[in-house]
Amino acid sequence: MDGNMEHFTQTKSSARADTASAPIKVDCQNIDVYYGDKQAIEDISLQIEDRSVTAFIGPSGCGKSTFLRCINRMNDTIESAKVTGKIFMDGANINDPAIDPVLLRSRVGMVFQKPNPFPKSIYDNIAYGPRIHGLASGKAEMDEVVENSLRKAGLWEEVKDRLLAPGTGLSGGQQQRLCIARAIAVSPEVILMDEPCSALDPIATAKIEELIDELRERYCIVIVTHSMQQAARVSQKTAFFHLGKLIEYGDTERIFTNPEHGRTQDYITGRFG
Ligand SMILES: Nc1ncnc2c1ncn2[C@@H]1O[C@H](COP(=O)(O)OP(=O)(O)OP(=O)(O)O)[C@@H](O)[C@H]1O
Repeated sequence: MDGNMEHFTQTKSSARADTASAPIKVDCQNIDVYYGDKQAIEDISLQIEDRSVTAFIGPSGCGKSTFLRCINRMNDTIESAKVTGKIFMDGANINDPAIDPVLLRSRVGMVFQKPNPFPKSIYDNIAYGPRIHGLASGKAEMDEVVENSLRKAGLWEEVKDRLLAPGTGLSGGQQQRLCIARAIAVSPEVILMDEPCSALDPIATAKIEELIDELRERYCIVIVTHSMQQAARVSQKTAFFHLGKLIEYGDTERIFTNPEHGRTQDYITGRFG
C-alpha cells in the first residue's frame, strides 16, 4: 500500500494543491463504464475542484448518474456494471483493490433523487453512520454530532423538539435536508447529489439550493440536475454530457453564456433534451 492509500484506510486528508485555478479534489482519467456489452460512458476525463459545486447536465440517458456513481464506487453494487480508468481522490486511486469501498463512501457521501430517510427517528437517522464508523464515544458526543449535522443542513431549528419522531414524518424538503445531514454526519469531503430537488416544490428547492451554496465552503459538491437554471444558480463549474461523452466542461458562467460546442449551445437553449 503506498502512502496515498493510507487516506482510505486510516486518516482523512486535506486536498492537494494543483496547477489548476483551485485545488483539485477528484481527478477522473479515461473513465469507461459498461452495463454488460453496452457502453454507457466513453473515455471521460474530468478534474473536479474542491470547495466548489460542479454541475453535471445533459439529456436523459447521457450517463450523468452513471458517471456520478463512479466517484464513490456505487457502480460496484450493480452486477452488470464494469468501470475502467482511474479516479484519484487526493492522489489515491479509488479503484485500487486495496481501497475499502465502505470507508470511501463515508468520505464521498451521496444524496439521491427521492429523499430516503431510514425508518428510524430523526436522531437515529443522523447517528447511524457515526455509530458504524465509531465517530462518537458516548451519548454527549453523539448528541453533538447530531446537532451539528442538523445545523449544517439547516434543519436543527425545525426538528430540535422532535428528535425522536420518525424521519419519514417530515415534509419532503425536510426529509431531503435530513438526508444531507445524514451524509454530513460522517464528515465527508465530497458530497454527490443526484437530482436532489426533483421531488421537491420550488420553496423546498430554494432551501436546498441555499444550503448547497453554504456547504460548498467546506465540501466538494457534485450535483446532477435537469434544471439548467439550477445548474446556473448553484454551480461554479458545469460539465455537459451527451451520449456517454463529456462534450464540454468549464466555468458555469461561460458554459451558459458562451459555450464552445454547438451541442452545448443547442442543449442549453432547449433545442434538444
Ligand atoms: N443499472 C443499469 N443497467 C443497465 N443499463 C443502465 C443501468 N443504469 C443506467 N443504464 C443505462 O446507461 C445509460 C446512462 O444512464 P444514466 O442513468 O447514467 O443517465 P442519466 O444521464 O443520469 O439519465 P437521467 O437524466 O434520465 O437520469 C442509459 O442508456 C441507461 O439506460
